[in-house]
Amino acid sequence: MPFYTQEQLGSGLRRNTEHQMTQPKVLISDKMDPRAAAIFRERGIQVDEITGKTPEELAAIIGDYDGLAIRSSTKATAKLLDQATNLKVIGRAGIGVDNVDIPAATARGIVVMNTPFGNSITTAEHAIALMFALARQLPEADASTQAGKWEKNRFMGVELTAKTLGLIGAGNIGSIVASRALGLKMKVIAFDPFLSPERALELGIEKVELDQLLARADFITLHTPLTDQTRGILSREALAKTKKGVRIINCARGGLIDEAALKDALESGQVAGAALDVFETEPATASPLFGTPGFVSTPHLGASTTEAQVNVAIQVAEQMSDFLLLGGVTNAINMPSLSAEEAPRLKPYMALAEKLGRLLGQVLGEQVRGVSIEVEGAAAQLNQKPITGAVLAGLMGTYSQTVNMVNAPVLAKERGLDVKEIRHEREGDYQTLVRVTASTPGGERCVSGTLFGNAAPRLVDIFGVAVEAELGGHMLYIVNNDTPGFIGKLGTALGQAGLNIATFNLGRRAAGGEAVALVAVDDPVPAELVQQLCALDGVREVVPLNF
Ligand SMILES: NC(=O)c1ccc[n+]([C@@H]2O[C@H](COP(=O)([O-])OP(=O)(O)OC[C@H]3O[C@@H](n4cnc5c(N)ncnc54)[C@H](O)[C@@H]3O)[C@@H](O)[C@H]2O)c1
Ligand SMILES: O=C(O)[C@H](O)COP(=O)(O)O
Repeated sequence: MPFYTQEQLGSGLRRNTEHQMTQPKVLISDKMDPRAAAIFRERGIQVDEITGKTPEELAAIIGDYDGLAIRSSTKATAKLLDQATNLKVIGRAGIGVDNVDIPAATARGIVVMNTPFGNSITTAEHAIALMFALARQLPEADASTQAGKWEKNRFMGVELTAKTLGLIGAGNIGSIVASRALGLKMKVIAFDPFLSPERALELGIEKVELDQLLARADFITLHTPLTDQTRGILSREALAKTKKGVRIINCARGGLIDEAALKDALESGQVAGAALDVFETEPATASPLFGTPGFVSTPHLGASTTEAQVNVAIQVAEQMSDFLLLGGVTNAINMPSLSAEEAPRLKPYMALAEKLGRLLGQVLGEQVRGVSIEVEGAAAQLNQKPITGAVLAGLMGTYSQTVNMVNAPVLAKERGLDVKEIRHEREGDYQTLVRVTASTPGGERCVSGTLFGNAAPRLVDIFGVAVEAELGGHMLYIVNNDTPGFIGKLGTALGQAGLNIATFNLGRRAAGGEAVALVAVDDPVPAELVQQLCALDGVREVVPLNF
């Protein structure tokens, strides 16, 4: 059974639960090593490989699939995702996810995962290869020689040894480039606001500001994602600040360099050479840079080695299968990780958490301004994020059809819901407990639940009244004065309405005080019956519940 059932998620990843239970279906829409499809099949997932489709053609078929495996060609836009009514996961066999509209995917409850390390060595090697290509004008020399020109005096190169390499971005790929460059006896400086001095020391590189890097580097190589902060980081102004005769390599993302300004800088000699693997518009079939002296290009080949493609294909297929079959979440961009080993242990907790959230949502409705989620005892040994996600999905699932574990934290933030997570390592009255406290204008209201036999969720406290109830199906939450004969009257009213009682759980604050009944019934409770029950003597509150 899949981990993210409708019941657990409150309605988000729900749309074709029937179908998912039988055999999930994945579409591979970009060229990928055949091992990806083989893994999906081995794991019992139906897979179609349909590449080279237009956005319209893709939109026409995407509704059939639970998973979409892509590289950088497929554009997972909001428009495409609107048609992806069954989609639960997008797997990027590679690093960059700028071809996926992450907020749109998150809003639709779709997990987006990538494979952050599978192609980093390969891409770093490509950057080094392009650095050599620029230093020795290899592409031009090759073309000239093969044209029979033998222009030995035309191609004077430069050595890399002792030159300064400026890294813009020193994450996974940048650090690998640094280690290779240090091996070539270059001096490596890096601009990366998130690089700690300790990490810089460990890498053997010098952390500098961007202007220092521009002024000092003989070679500049870019290794950042494309973000609002990095877009145009090598702008016309930045290029003007570079050391004259600098050589620039971009194996990261198009858009980091102002391409028109780069062409001018190449022509003026400010930049002696530039090698781009990535372009602002791809496929780049007609760049103004083409033909500019000192310009070298490759068609987004950074990750294109056999080794890297095998790595990312295997990894993405395993990750997506783990998610679709077991609920394991690895390398997700829009959701906390949850290993396939952890997933089964968390499953009953998430069911409990979702039900506690749903209970609060149904009883308190729009009064809830914030929630505090506490885990105690055995529950505190687990990854709390999925438990929090499940509470929020349950809570907001009472008024939203589209909320699920993936988008619940974002939706909660958008709605200004204050969410707190608290962990108590020590056991209290129960060996394991999840307590959810809602803050409302009228004060704090708290419900708690535990697991019987480590698997069966049970409510053990509702608003300070001890009960022991299984939450599920159709139920009634009734608050009444604790008076003799009330239960008989309640049973009679339900019986007269033709509603069969499945379970009956009682609790009270004090003898003769406020009493609580949680009654599970076999069918939905009609609104008229709720009115009728409200009119019974001593009744303070009646809320029909659905789980
Ligand atoms: N050409 C290709 O085929 C190819 C292959 C793989 C990856 N990539 C691209 O390479 C890039 C780097 O990948 P990675 O795996 O090293 O990513 P990463 O997340 O490990 O590293 C990115 C680094 O950029 C830094 N950074 C973020 N904002 C910055 C800013 N404003 N200024 C300077 N540094 C900043 C981060 O701190 C981080 O250290 C990504 O854009 C990825 O998509 C391209
Ligand atoms: O971000 C990446 O992993 C690279 O840009 C590789 O893209 P590709 O899978 O389309 O070659």
